[in-house]
Amino acid sequence: MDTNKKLVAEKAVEEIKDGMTVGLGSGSTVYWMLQALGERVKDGLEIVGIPTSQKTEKLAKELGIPLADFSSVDGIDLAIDGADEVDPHLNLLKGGGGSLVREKIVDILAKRLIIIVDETKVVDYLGTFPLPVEVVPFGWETTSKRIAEYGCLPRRREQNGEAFISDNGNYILDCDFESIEKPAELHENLKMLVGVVETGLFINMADVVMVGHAGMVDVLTKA
Ligand SMILES: O=C[C@H](O)[C@H](O)[C@H](O)COP(=O)(O)O
Repeated sequence: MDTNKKLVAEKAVEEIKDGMTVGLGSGSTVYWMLQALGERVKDGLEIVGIPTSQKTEKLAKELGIPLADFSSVDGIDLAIDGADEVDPHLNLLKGGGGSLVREKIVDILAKRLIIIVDETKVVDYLGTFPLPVEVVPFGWETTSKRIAEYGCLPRRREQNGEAFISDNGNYILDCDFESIEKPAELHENLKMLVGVVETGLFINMADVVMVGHAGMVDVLTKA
């Protein structure tokens, strides 16, 4: 399975050119993207990266990928990120690793967003993968009940028997909807709830989705 992740990651890195400011996504597919980008940087490619998580920041530094101070960049030329699910309209469900807020802040600024996935992530409807929603810890039980009114079963994410804490110091609620028929509407409704920081629904953001399968890469673009 990692063969397809590596393949698609390497294909996406071909899109990075000298002088670019590049949004660096998060996750196990992005891990391979960083490895390939690290090699190109060693060979002389001149770029700066904006990481979307502490994990990505750490790995990028280890690989010698120069990072920019986010507050000092004018814009992002290209972002490359993973996803947990992709629908036929290229809407995304993200946040399986808990990095959805920083990812959305960086990805939305990018002039071009390329998503890299293997074929297991391509679905007809989002929602089989529980939707991650980042919430403020204060009053999270109340926020969770209000989210549940939209037809899901939210569970607070745990790690090693404790609440998982995002890079922003918040909780993640994994919300089991089974199938999300109107992702844009659901995202807007959830965002209206006080206590909700962000949802893992990335609507109309991806320009290109590269899908690795059976040793090949399919390139899906917005219709
Ligand atoms: O929070 C994590 C991110 O949204 C990841 O990009 C997403 O979970 C996909 O990760 P992976 O490539 O490991 O499946």
